[in-house]
Amino acid sequence: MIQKSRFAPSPTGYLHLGNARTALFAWLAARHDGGHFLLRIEDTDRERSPQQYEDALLEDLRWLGLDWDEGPDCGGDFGPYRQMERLGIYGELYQRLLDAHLAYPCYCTPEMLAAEREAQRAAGRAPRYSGRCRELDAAARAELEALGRQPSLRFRVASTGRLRVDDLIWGEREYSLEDLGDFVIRRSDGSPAFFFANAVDDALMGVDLVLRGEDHLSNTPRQILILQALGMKAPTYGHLPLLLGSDGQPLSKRHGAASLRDLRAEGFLPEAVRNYLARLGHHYGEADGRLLTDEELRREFRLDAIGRAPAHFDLAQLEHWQAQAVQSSTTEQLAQWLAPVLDESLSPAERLAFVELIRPNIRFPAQARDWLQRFVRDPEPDEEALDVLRETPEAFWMVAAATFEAENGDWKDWVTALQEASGRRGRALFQPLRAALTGRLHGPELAGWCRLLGAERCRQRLSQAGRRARVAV
Ligand SMILES: Nc1ncnc2c1ncn2[C@@H]1O[C@H](COP(=O)(O)OP(=O)(O)OP(=O)(O)O)[C@@H](O)[C@H]1O
Repeated sequence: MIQKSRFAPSPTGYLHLGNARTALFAWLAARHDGGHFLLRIEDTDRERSPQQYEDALLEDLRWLGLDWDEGPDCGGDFGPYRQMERLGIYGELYQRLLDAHLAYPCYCTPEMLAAEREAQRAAGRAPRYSGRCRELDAAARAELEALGRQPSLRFRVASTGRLRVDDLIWGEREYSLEDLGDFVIRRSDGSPAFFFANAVDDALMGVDLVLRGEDHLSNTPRQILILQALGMKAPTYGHLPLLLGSDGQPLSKRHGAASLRDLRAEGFLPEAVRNYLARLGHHYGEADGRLLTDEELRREFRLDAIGRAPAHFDLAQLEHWQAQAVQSSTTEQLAQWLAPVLDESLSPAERLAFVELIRPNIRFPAQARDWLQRFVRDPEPDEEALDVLRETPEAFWMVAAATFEAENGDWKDWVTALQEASGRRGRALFQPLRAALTGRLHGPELAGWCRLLGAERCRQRLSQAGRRARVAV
């Protein structure tokens, strides 16, 4: 049973689908078991963490349908939930490690470290910290500080031994401690390093499941060593395969991956995005083929159904779920989603009827806008429709107008009468009508379109088609 899982993003850009998938899985895992979900902001990269990104992050997660029991906006028993507000907590822990000789100040400059790594690489060895500052005595430290060197703090890793790490997705892995080398837990500017703040915060906040991207897999042994040194309980870790873009590279904020808010601006529905993401590397078994409700996504989510293969972003799949989401929305939900593009000229009742009418023909608001324009104004026929209109003789339009009047614009009666009078049926009958009434050859159901359009506008469009035929002759 999962008690608490979390999402811990850095507010360094807008959330992309990779981040969102990781957040969603962590949320589904918690909610599947009725557990808590927390949101922690890892803002230790001060220069890249303006407030605007934190605000956007919360808004985007909410839009996706996630909620949290603890977080920077709602507080909680284990706060604060922004890491830069937790420096006092980290300070005490650093001191404990220093007192226990499990950490030491390191005065090496970035240039010295780079040269060290280069030499190791040239000698065919894996780069790791040489341990130069490991055994400095007080006098040596004072000398370096007198030179103005600001030390970082390094965690002391035993030079022999092995560490076994169990991962929910990757199984058990073993690491040689010697290969890890001593690593930085506080940067020379005083800010906490990711390894440290991330690990201790999970433990202090009572997180028992950490689901995160595979990019953090190699961080886990270091984080477990820190927790062991502090006598803290390590959570269960699971590293999700990364979501890759069309270039085969992992989506990343730094590389400007399409953001959740871009998709939202295009009109993607959160249900569609949720259904798409929830299936990236996770199987829902028999229910895989249909759009699942929020409740079903949670109920059917299984940690052991997460695969190891990297997932590739596939727009066609996302659009497939979008179409499904549009089909299963209620009329009111659709009307609300389309509100920004629906014209003021439609009454509230017409709006509902109109969205129902165009539902099978739209996946995005831009398509609804196009149908609305074809509805409220005389539609400009597209190429295909124009061809059909050019090929249809004026006589047909005269009969169409006459039968329309005779049958009082009643769709069924009109079509029957027109069939008889013109000798046309099927496509030969409906294509010109569709072209005249909508300006396209494919689209919403014509009977409903005509009913909503009203007799007067139908009449105008038929006579406009007749005029066009006359000019074409
Ligand atoms: N392409 C991806 N696919 C799946 N998960 C990802 C991907 N990129 C990042 N994540 C995960 O999203 C979570 C939040 O990560 P973070 O905020 O550091 O984002 P990021 O995209 O890696 O940002 P940056 O580009 O600034 O490093 C982490 O668990 C991380 O592993």
